[in-house]
Amino acid sequence: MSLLEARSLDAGYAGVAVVRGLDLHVDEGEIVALFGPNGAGKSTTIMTLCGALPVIGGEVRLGGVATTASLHVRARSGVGLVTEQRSVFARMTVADNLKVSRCRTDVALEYFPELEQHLARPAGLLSGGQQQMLALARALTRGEPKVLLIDEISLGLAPQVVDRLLGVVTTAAARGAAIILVEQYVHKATDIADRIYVMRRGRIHLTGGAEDFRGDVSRIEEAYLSADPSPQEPGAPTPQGKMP
Ligand SMILES: Nc1ncnc2c1ncn2[C@@H]1O[C@H](COP(=O)(O)OP(=O)(O)OP(=O)(O)O)[C@@H](O)[C@H]1O
Repeated sequence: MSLLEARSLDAGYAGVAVVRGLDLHVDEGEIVALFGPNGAGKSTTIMTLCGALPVIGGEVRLGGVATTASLHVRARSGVGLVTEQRSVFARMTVADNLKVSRCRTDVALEYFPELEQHLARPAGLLSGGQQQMLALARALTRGEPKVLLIDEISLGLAPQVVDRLLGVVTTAAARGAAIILVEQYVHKATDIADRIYVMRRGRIHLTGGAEDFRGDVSRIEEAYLSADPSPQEPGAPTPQGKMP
C-alpha cells in the first residue's frame, strides 16, 4: 500500500489550479524523485501533499485514507517536510533545536555525527550545509517519520554536502521512510531514486523506474529544455538556470 498518494490532484492558489490531474504515489522504503523546470508545479505539489495548501480537486491519501488535514496534523501523523529554507531556530543551540521538537538527539547524531561538536552552538552560526543537516535530522527524528517530503535541500550547497545529505536520505529510506525528493541535481537524485516523475506545466510529463534513466538522464533533461513558460505566468523563467 502506498503511504502517500495523489489521485487526480488539482492544486494551486486561491482556487486556481496550476497542477492538474496529478497521479503520484510513494511506498514504504521508496525514494521517488520529482523533476521539472521552473514553474512546473513541484513545490505546489509538495505543499499540497503536506497540507500547507488545500486540495482544489482530486485527493491526497495518507496511509490509504483520503485526508484534508492541516500541515500540523499531518506532521503529527509522520509527514516530515524539509525545504530549501533550512528550517532551524537560528538563535537556539543545535541541542535545543532537537529538544524543542522532541527529536531523538541520539538518532539525529547517528544520522549526522558531525553535528555533535556543534550541539552547544546557536544554529544560526552553522554553515548552510550544517543547517540543512540539522533541518533534515529534525525531520527524521521527530517521532517516527513515515513520509518525508524534500524540496530542493541542495540549493546553494557544495556538491559534497549534497552527497552527504542524499546519503542520509538513502539511509532513511532503507529504514522504511517513504520519500519524495525534489532535486535540481538530476543525476544525483536519479542515482538514489527508485522511481522518477517529470512534471511539465503542471502535469506529469514522464514517469518510470529510475534504473531506466541512470547513466543517461537526457530524456529527463529534454523535458526541461523543451518546456514552455507556464500558461499561468507568461514569461516565466526558462528552466535552463536550474540544470546542474
Ligand atoms: N504563492 C503563489 N501564488 C500564485 N501562484 C504561485 C504561487 N507560487 C507559485 N505559483 C505559480 O504556480 C506555478 C508552479 O510553481 P511551483 O513553485 O510549484 O513550481 P516549481 O516546479 O516548484 O518551480 P521551481 O523549480 O522554480 O521552484 C508557477 O506558475 C508559479 O508562478
